[in-house]
Amino acid sequence: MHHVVRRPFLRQILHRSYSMSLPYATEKQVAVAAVRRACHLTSSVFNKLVKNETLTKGDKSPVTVGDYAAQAVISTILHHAFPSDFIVGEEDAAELREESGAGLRDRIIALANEALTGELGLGDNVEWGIGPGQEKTTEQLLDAIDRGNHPGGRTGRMWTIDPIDGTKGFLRGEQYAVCLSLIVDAQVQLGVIGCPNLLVDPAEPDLGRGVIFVAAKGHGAEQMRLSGANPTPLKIPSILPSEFSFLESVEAAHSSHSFNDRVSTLLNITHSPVRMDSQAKYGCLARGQGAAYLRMPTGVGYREKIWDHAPGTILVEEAGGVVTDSRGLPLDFGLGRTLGENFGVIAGGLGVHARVLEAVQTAGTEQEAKAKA
Ligand SMILES: Nc1ncnc2c1ncn2[C@@H]1O[C@H](COP(=O)(O)OS(=O)(=O)O)[C@@H](OP(=O)(O)O)[C@H]1O
Ligand SMILES: [Mg+2]
Ligand SMILES: [Mg+2]
Ligand SMILES: [Mg+2]
Repeated sequence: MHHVVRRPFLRQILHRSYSMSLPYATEKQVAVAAVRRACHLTSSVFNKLVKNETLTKGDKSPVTVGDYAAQAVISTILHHAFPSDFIVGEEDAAELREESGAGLRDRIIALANEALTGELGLGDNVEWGIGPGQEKTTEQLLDAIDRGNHPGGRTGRMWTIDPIDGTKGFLRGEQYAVCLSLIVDAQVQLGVIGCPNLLVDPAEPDLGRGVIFVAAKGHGAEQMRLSGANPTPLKIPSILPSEFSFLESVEAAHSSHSFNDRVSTLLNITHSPVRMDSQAKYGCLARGQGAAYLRMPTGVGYREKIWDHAPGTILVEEAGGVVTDSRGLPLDFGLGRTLGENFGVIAGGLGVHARVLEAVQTAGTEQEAKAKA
């Protein structure tokens, strides 16, 4: 079940030159280059990962050297290319600046510099602070991580960075994503999601793993290989797939599995949900795998972070789908670092989304009635 449209070679070239006229053409090239380098970094960290090198953060999620180093790399590249842009990044370097963080810090600096100084690839430009000889100092890289401290808000240009989304999936060797978006005046203009462990085409496993999803406002969604090769446009089929299954979080603490069960029953869905970590879910949805992504709050008062949804939202919308909360309202990326009060997330193709939203509201009303009884 795949819906990746194949383009003949000539149209691939036309497509590429057409994309140069995008309003954010340079931003797109820089973002793809940054995500690609971060993906190589995280893959190599996983391959060398020694379990006792992981820290535990206040929110109990494991933070690895990969998170810090990948944010340092992406932030450094963005700062070179767009020095006045703000960054809303998940990580900060406070722990690394402490005496006890020295061992971890050295490892992170080495990894970040290795990623920054790698040979130039397709579309790369030395002016973005990358390529041989472009080492940074420890201070520069810690500052790069800390530049992700912007509070977000309604106006201005800001990037969101989630250096490793789906940290738990990453540690399990399953799905995770390197996620970057550009938000201008609270509207997502660009989204890039790198998925090093995702099959290029689920129907052709021999093609291997490693995909970058890219979407630009008004210019569609595409997937390409990690190298940047084979850009292929994505479109969510408008008809309901015969095998309707939900995409949902692996971690039951992140979204309510039981609520999704109830919604499935209301919609007569018989297939079990596909559980997958990270914004790879949005990517899969955009290429026609799975019918809808449903993420309802677990009732603990958690606020969703903008870096966990901005790239995925534009990807699904540009592939022809719809993303709203359970009230049917668009996600608001202008409220700060979070999406504000948690009304969940529903993403799906045009017709599917409306049906899921209706069932979600029915299940929500039932839940409230039960709570009152
Ligand atoms: N309580 C709660 N509720 C909702 N969401 C939460 C919660 N706690 C964490 N997070 C965020 O979930 C991000 C992981 O994405 P997923 O939930 O899609 O992946 S997973 O399947 O659960 O691993 C994860 O992103 P990363 O920290 O980048 O991995 C978190 O930002
Ligand atoms: Mg996290
Ligand atoms: Mg995340
Ligand atoms: Mg993360």
